[in-house]
Amino acid sequence: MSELFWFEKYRPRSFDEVVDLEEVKSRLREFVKSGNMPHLLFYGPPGTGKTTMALVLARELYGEYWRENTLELNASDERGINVIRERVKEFARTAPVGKAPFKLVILDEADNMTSDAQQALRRIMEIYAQNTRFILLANYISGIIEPIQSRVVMIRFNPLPKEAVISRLRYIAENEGVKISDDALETIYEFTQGDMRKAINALQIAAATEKEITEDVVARALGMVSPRLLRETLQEALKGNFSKAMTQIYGFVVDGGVGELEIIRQIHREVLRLDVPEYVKPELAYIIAEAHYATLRGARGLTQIFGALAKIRRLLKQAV
Ligand SMILES: Nc1ncnc2c1ncn2[C@@H]1O[C@H](COP(=O)(O)OP(=O)(O)OP(=O)(O)O)[C@@H](O)[C@H]1O
Repeated sequence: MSELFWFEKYRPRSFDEVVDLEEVKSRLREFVKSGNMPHLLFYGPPGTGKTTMALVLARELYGEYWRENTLELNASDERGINVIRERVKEFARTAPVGKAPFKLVILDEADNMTSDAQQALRRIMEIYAQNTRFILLANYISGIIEPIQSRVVMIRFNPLPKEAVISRLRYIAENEGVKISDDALETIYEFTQGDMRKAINALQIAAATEKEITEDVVARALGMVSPRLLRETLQEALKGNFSKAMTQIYGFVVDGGVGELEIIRQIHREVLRLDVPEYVKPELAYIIAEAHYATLRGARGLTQIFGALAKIRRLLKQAV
């Protein structure tokens, strides 16, 4: 069932399959080599390889017995810390199978636990430290209480770099018999910003509509304007061809079904890439932030976009 989703089908099963994360890999390889490790905390934004690395570590530690030796729990399970305690107790009762001297508990969303639950978790970690090691997964380190932070080795995960995401997407596309252009790959990266789960999902969604994926196919599948078209429109507006730019933007929203907030987000990205003096960039960002905020608060998005473009043009004319 889970294989329906490409991000599951292509979840790496060994260190070699994991792209980027060289430093993390080498630290974890050391643990495997020495046959021992501390409790770990993997933290960072979604889709950056935390769960994947925990599962790869389990496979590398235990080989074919990794399932028997690994307990996966979700901390946001509403049944709470008592269920976690019971399940860890039951799991830790039996000796590990295979060569590693401990079993592995992977606890997802640890930062969603209350402080009291985390205090209890800390005690559970201590009680069973003899034959278990915990890997806690979290998005925000600030959500983890200090007494836990000081008892684990913390490993930070960052949004994955463009080359890494694109090379993985290329590999998956090739395997699935899908043709994808370089522009389309760039667009997926722009849209997903280093979240590999989102990127693979975007590829799968685009591939469901066409077997040859271009930038336009991706943009349509993701509910965004093709970055190329948006750049052209922006240039028209900056040249003063306002009615043309407005008609195009109107078309993106009304015919293309792209949300106004998404268009503002894209304009933001493009505007900051313009070849303009550095000192005007904060002002540009401010103009767009205002339009974004007003739209969020219920003002008409199109009006906000047109107004922002007019202000940007005026500002740039003064600056040059
Ligand atoms: N470094 C990587 N190399 C190859 N694939 C990766 C990598 N990181 C993530 N992926 C892919 O992205 C998917 C999501 O990654 P993963 O589940 O590890 O994210 P996560 O950091 O645990 O996210 P969350 O915080 O949402 O739980 C994986 O199934 C895998 O296909």
